[in-house]
This record gives sequence, structure tokens and C-alpha cells, in this order.
Amino acid sequence: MASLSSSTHFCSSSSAYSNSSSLRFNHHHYYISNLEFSAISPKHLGSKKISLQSNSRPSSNAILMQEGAVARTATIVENEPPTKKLKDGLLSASSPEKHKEPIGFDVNNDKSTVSITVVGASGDLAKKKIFPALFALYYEDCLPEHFSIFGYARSKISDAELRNMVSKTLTCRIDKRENCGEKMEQFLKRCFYHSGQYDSKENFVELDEKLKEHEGGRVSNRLFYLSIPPNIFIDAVRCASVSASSVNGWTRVIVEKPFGRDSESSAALTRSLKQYLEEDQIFRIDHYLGKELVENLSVLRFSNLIFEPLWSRQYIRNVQFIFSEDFGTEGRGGYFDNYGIIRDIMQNHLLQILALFAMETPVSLDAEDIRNEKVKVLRSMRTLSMDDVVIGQYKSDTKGGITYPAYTDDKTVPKDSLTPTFAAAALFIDNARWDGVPFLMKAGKALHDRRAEIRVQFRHVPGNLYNRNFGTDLDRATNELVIRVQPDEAIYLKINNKVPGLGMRLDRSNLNLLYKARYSKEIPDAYERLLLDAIEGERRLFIRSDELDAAWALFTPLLKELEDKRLIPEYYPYGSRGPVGAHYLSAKYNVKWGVDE
Ligand SMILES: NC(=O)C1=CN([C@@H]2O[C@H](COP(=O)(O)OP(=O)(O)OC[C@H]3O[C@@H](n4cnc5c(N)ncnc54)[C@H](OP(=O)(O)O)[C@@H]3O)[C@@H](O)[C@H]2O)C=CC1
Ligand SMILES: O=C1O[C@H](COP(=O)(O)O)[C@@H](O)[C@H](O)[C@H]1O
Repeated sequence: MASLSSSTHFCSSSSAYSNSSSLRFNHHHYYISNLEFSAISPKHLGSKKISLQSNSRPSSNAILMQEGAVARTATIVENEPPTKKLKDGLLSASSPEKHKEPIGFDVNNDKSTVSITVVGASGDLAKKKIFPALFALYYEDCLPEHFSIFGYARSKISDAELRNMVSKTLTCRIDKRENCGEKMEQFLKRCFYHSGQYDSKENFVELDEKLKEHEGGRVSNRLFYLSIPPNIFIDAVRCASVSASSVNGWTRVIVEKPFGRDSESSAALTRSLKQYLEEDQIFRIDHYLGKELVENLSVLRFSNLIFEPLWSRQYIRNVQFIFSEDFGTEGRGGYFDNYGIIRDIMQNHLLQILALFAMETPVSLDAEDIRNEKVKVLRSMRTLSMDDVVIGQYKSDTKGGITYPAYTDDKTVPKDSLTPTFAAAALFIDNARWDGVPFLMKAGKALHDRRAEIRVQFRHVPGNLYNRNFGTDLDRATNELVIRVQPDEAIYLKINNKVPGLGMRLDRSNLNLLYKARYSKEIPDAYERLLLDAIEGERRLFIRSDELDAAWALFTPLLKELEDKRLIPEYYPYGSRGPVGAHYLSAKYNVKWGVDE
């Protein structure tokens, strides 16, 4: 067992959370400190976890190949026995138990395979995001040696037609990548298609047979990505679980949002999913959690001494989560009208970022420890009230001779729709750290720019010697930390600085970490990270059911009131900065929305 990695294909660049990326890198020697096995139970979709610990060199394959067991996760340490590394504190001060590196590592690699079935393969998301992400993972050698990708949908197309459709959206993320065309061809050869109904067990049995053919008798691990409208989630899960789940490996299901429309429907969805799946088989995706700068949020805060001491009501005046798109709901009006911007962006993407931002230090980087802390934040939040929310809807506007449509011009949207395409809200976390600090959210479509950012506005400097240099508007002199999630990923801190010269003039300047200037490597798409995590069984960036319940509990009463009272949104022109009401809302809490001068 000189090298466990000789036949593995797990890439170096993926989510190795606490230690060096070399954990997954080929051509190195590894030692296993902690193995987690799946006991195979054919009657059961999932697998029971048994943790074994082996803090010595795994010199014998025997334990790795125990009959009826598949290694799911392992703590792997490069070059030296882990006991020594742990003693040296190189891994972590915590126990090896707590410091699992859950990488879904099939030690018995040539005997296992991963099949990824994209259910709804003919759809928009599959084409736009899922297949390109899978190709990027393949290009980066992040997929296991034995894998196949299946598209499943009702459309009657052949393997060749699927490949043709997929090939149109595949790109190597940066130009000039080597062997891109060759890699694409190899990738496409591993993509197949099966046409079937989402509620047909027979059709899923046929899929199962095809999957088995490709698995060639190896231990089969199966990932189903539900890229379909929510009304058919349960049909597809039932059929996949009953007719096409793995009998000797793991079966996991990625579920796309929306996870219901409110507390009740979300709970019903969870109940239905749990009829067929264990919670640890369900990977509820929120792709914002897979974005590089959102991933970096905890690193920034917990690995730099200078931020964490300031991270509370004592120094932070308010925090803003801003999402804006410079295009409307074009093409997705049918879906959007049933949900609106609060459900589409705030209740999930922005709230998830908020929870990560505001959580207490987790015990470790393990998924459950992090999700426990996020849930606590969500459960400490005040239910949103109508007084703290502003809604808007975009109307048509003409600029430079071009007429931009109103939301209700979309043919799939009812003419009298009151669905908000913009919302601003003030939220509060009633705990000791954040008592009284407004957490403002703003999300809108068809605005003047496209951006997603977190802005942290600090308090005024008490007894500031330089107050007179700032004039009366002290807000202009407060520090602001901006985490720009997209585009042009950056982290910058606005500070006051003396303008060089003989006088004493101050200005505000940015300490600026602009990613493209600092890092030459391109940033992976969020779907790449999340797909890889799901394959590897890493749940940290997926939403647990209690998080979801807590998130819906905050928004459901407000959403119900908005809909029951048919509240009229404030209309704003396409391409504008949105409703003025958002400024009244922030002013109520003595806050100005952050902008870059
Ligand atoms: N598109 C996006 O940007 C995003 C999408 N999502 C979510 O991802 C999932 C997939 O989205 P998207 O790809 O846009 O969805 P689509 O509307 O494109 O649907 C995907 C596929 O599902 C099948 N389908 C569509 N409507 C029905 C229906 N009424 N009954 C049965 N089958 C149907 C179609 O395949 P066929 O007819 O061949 O069976 C279609 O190609 C949804 O849950 C969506 O909310 C989340 C974030 C962003
Ligand atoms: O989930 C969604 O996200 C997209 C925005 O995602 P991004 O990664 O392009 O910022 C949004 O357009 C869509 O309405 C929403 O459903």
C-alpha cells in the first residue's frame, strides 16, 4: 500500500478545507488516519456509517476491502504517519475524529464507479451549468477514474444528440487551455442519454439497466441531479430510489431550489423526500454557497486576527447583502411569477450568506459543526415584518432608442401580476453578538448593474481627532469592508488616509484585494465546487432540513401577508437603481446603502 492514490483522480484544487490541497493530489503517498465505511444494505437506499479508526499505516488492504463495505470518507495525511503529524499540530489541534477530511474517497478505486444522472437534462440549467461544470471537473482530473454521465428527460433524443447539445455549451474556462478539444471528445464519450417519464418506475428500471452496463460490475455510486421543475421532484425521487438506486454503494440526490414556497410546502417536500431518502442522501443546493468569495468568508474572518475581534455590535454598525441583475426575468417568467424575488434570492442565497457571516466560531470545519452554527443564527433572527420590507416591480423604459420590457410584458406572466422583482428588507439577529445591528438586504432584477456583495459598515471612531477634516457627514469617514462576490471578485477595506502633501487633507482609499490582479488562476464556477462536494459526500455547503425550516420561518408570515393583502409593489424603470422606498427603509435605521464613489 505504498500509495493509495496511484489510481485516483481526485483533483488537488477542490475543497480540502483545513489542510493542504495535496490531500487529493495524485502521485503522492498517503496514510489514512480515519476511515468511514458504508455498510451495504440493499434494502436501504443509503448506507449506515461505521467509523473505523486506523492511526497506523494501512498496510493491509483487508480492512479496505471488507466484504460489504465501501470506504466513504477518509482522513488522509501525506507522507508521514498521521500520529506524528497530529502530534506536531500540523493537522489541527483537535482530535482526528473531529478533523475528518471527508473526501468520499473510494480506496478500492478500480472496483468502484460513480454514475451521475442529470434528471431534466434537456433543460436550461443542465445546459447552462451542470454539464459545463462536469466537464470542467473532468478537465481538471477531479472526477474519479470510472464515471459516466447520464442525461434523463422526456425529450426523445439519442446519445449523439445529447452530446451534440452538451458540446455547444462546453468551454475550457480560459482560452489557450491545452488539449481542450481532445478532452471534450473524451468527456462526451462518457455522456449518455435515456429518455423516460419522471413518474415511470419502468423507465427508471431501464435507466438502472443502462447504468449497470456502464458500471461493469464495480461498486456503484450514484448521484442524481434533479434539474427539473419542483412539481415533479417527488415523482422523480420515488422512481429513482425504488428503481435505480445503487445496491452496493451510495445513492445521493441533489435537489435544486425552490424548496417549497413557504414553511408548510417546504416541510411537506422534506417529508416526501424523506419517505425515500435519508437526510444525508439529500443535497439541497444553494449555488451561492459554492461561490469563491462566499467560501472565503469564513477564512477571512477566522484565519485573520484583525477581523474576528471587530465582528460584533460593538464595532459593526450595519451589514448589507446586495444582489442586483441588469436583466429581467427573460425566459423564466413562468417560474418566477410563482415565487418572486424574496423567495428567489433573499430567503436562500442572501440569507445563507448572512448566516455564514454572522455565525459563532464553529467547533470545527466539519459540515455538521458549521451547519449547527448557521441554524443557531437563523433561529435567533426576528421574523420579518411588513414595516421592514419594501417591494418593487420593474416597468418598461426606453433608453437610447431601445425599449426595455416591463415585467408584465413577459408572455408567461399575468398582466396583473404583483409579484415583486425587487425587495429590500431589514433583518435583526436577537443574540448577544448582533443585538440591534440592522442586516439589510436588497435584491432586484432589471436594475442598473449586476453585482452581488456584502458590505460591512463600521461604527464612527469615538473622539476622532480628525472629525473636523471630514465635515459634518461622519458616515463618509467610517470604515467599510466590501466583499464583492461578483463580478470582479474582490475584498476591499475603505480606510481614511492622509493625502500626501504639506497640508492635512484626508481622503478615503481602498486597501484592495482584487482577485484577478492577485491570482492568475481562474475562479471555478460554483456548480463545479458543489458537484464535486456531492460526489465526495461533503455536505458543508448544502442546506440541512432544519436550516431550511428556520429560513422559511423567518419569511413565511411576511410572504403570506404580501399575498393575502395583494400589496402593490413600487414600480421602477428597467435599468434604474430600484424603488426609492429602499432608501426610506435604510434611513429608518440610520443607514445608507453602500456604493463605490
Ligand atoms: N435555469 C436556471 O438558471 C436555474 C434553475 N433552477 C432550478 O433548477 C431546476 C431546473 O431548472 P430549468 O433547467 O430552468 O428548468 P426547465 O424548465 O428548463 O426544465 C428542465 C426540464 O424538465 C422538463 N420539464 C419542464 N417542465 C416540465 C413539466 N411541467 N413537467 C414535466 N417535465 C417538465 C423538461 O424536459 P423534458 O420535456 O425533456 O422532459 C425540461 O427540459 C428548477 O427547479 C429550477 O427552479 C435554479 C436556479 C437557476
Ligand atoms: O438562483 C438564482 O440565481 C440566479 C443568479 O445566479 P448567478 O450565479 O448568475 O448570480 C438568478 O438569476 C435566478 O433568478 C435565481 O433563481
